Amino acid sequence: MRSPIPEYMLEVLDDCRNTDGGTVADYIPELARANPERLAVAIATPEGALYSAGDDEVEFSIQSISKPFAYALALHDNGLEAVLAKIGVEPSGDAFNEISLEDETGRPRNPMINAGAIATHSLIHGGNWEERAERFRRRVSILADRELQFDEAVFESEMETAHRNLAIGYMLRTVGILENDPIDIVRGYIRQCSLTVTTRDLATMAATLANGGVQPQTGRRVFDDLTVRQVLSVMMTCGMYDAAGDWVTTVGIPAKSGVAGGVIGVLPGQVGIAAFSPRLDEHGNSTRGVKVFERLSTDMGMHLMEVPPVAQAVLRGVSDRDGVAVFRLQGSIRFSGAEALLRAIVAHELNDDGVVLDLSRVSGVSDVARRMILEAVRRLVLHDGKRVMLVDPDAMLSEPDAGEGVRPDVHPHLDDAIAALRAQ
Ligand SMILES: NC(=O)CC[C@H](N)C(=O)O
Repeated sequence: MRSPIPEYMLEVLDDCRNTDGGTVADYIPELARANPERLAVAIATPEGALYSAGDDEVEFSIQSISKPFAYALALHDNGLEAVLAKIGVEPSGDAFNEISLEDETGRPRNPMINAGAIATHSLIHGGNWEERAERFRRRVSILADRELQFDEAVFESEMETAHRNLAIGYMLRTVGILENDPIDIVRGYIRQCSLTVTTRDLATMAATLANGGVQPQTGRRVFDDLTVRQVLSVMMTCGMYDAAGDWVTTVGIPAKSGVAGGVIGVLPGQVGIAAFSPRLDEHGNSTRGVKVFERLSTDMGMHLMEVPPVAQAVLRGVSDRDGVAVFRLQGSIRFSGAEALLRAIVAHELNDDGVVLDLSRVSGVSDVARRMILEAVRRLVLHDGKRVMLVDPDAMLSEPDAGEGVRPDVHPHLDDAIAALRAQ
């Protein structure tokens, strides 16, 4: 069978090609030369699959899409507290190149606007602009699983017209957010923005964020969970600048755009998506890129605020097997799933003195769910005098210790657990 996904993606591109409006960025002379008709989309999964269509191998500069990755690297290099001391996390509602700082703290409002991104760049470890940019290039190349290069022409070109970013740099130096030469830091930031990527690279990088910081194809951990959570949070609230509210309501996933026409989106746990089309709207976001995302979000039900009820799906069934109450669970158990289990146990007439919790179809148990399940075991044993066994072939509740000496036996199969209970 041929996968229908590539055809679907071509269809999405064809639909979005008619969206007119917008112009290529021209404040960086080299970007003004881009072909405005280029259009591409790519989708990458945490399992390592990658689908793409259109001009998916055309290279362009990453521009502001570098910001979330530079922020991740700054967090990695300095820790959250040190980064928060210099850069806020409040959406500004301002344009990306606004010359502004928070009133009370004097920090740039967030790492997605230029002021915050220039401060972020200064926090990447390295002795000068070249070393910081190189450290960034190497790290992002691991995410893309390919050696990425800087576009020298784009870099030189932006440096020639960098007056506004230099103004931002000097402002940050005046208030002490930058501690070193602002020209050196702005130069490094602009070099970071000139890194060359394809739409496929961007989807792969986005998939690493969707996968909690582990590169899907190589299995290599690049950023830790909390770093990724922080990055995705600021992408969600600030990634699309002054269009952030519009984006969150219509598309509903963390995203970041760049003035060369790229856009990435991350649906945590599910996919990384990238689109590319150089024409920009008044916010500096790709006009057709935004359309592609709107279409994908609707078709694929990607909006993060649209989540199917998870609790019912976790409890597969409750039954009585020859005097043993069996609670069968499945899927990924988090708070609501564990709560559904507790409620089922409470409601069940536990006449039998044997209870089995069957986790053989469970794929994951969050911390809070683990604590809730073990507390149920403890109460069943100590308060209600029941004998409890677990069926947990994949050790989802590895080394279950319910406290006060209660350690339920674990069996690989339901039949074994029932037989063991009856033998007692
Ligand atoms: N929105 C963007 O992509 C802006 C990046 C660009 N290098 C700038 O600083 O102006």
